[in-house]
Amino acid sequence: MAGNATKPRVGVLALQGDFREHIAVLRGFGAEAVPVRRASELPEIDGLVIPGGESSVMDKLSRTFGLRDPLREAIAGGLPVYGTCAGLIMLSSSILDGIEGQESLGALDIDVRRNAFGSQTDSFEVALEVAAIGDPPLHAVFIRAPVVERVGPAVETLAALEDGRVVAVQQGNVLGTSFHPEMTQDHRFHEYFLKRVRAAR
Ligand SMILES: NC(=O)CC[C@H](N)C(=O)O
Repeated sequence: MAGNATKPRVGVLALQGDFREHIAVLRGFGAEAVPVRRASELPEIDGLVIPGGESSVMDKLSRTFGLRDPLREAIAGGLPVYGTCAGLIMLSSSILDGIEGQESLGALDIDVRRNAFGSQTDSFEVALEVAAIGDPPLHAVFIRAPVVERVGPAVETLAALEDGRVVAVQQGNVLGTSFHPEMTQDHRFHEYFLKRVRAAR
């Protein structure tokens, strides 16, 4: 256990992207939320959020900062992780339409297509049914979002758009969403993640 008995300590990967918004949401639920930029900080956290941003830049920075392999090891060791948008791409096992040489962490057995809605549909919002979260439907904001094009046998689909495209998944303690709950007032996905963090401690 890294945090104290009542407050889980949750890191937010702070190499790039909207990590500040995630920190604010997690603090709102009473977690101790801290930015993570170094491998030495990983043993000190009970869970990790990988934010939205630009996955190719995040990937490069994670390698430059010597974080890529320690991140893979921490997740393989059971660290609960939640990735939103670029964070979902980071967690995937295979990236479609990645930039030359772009790598991922392989924590979710899924193939993800970057910028899957094309330049015509840069961003949109929908009310999304998520059984794991319950009623009412979740207000989901998509920004240059990826979709999950292959879901491995150990991966549970948590949400799909009306046309069937998968936008939220879970594999054990690893969660990923194509959309950005930290940009709305509906933070039930963070709450769901924090429950897993508390259960894993
Ligand atoms: N909002 C986002 O995180 C966008 C993700 C971005 N299109 C990427 O490829 O990483």
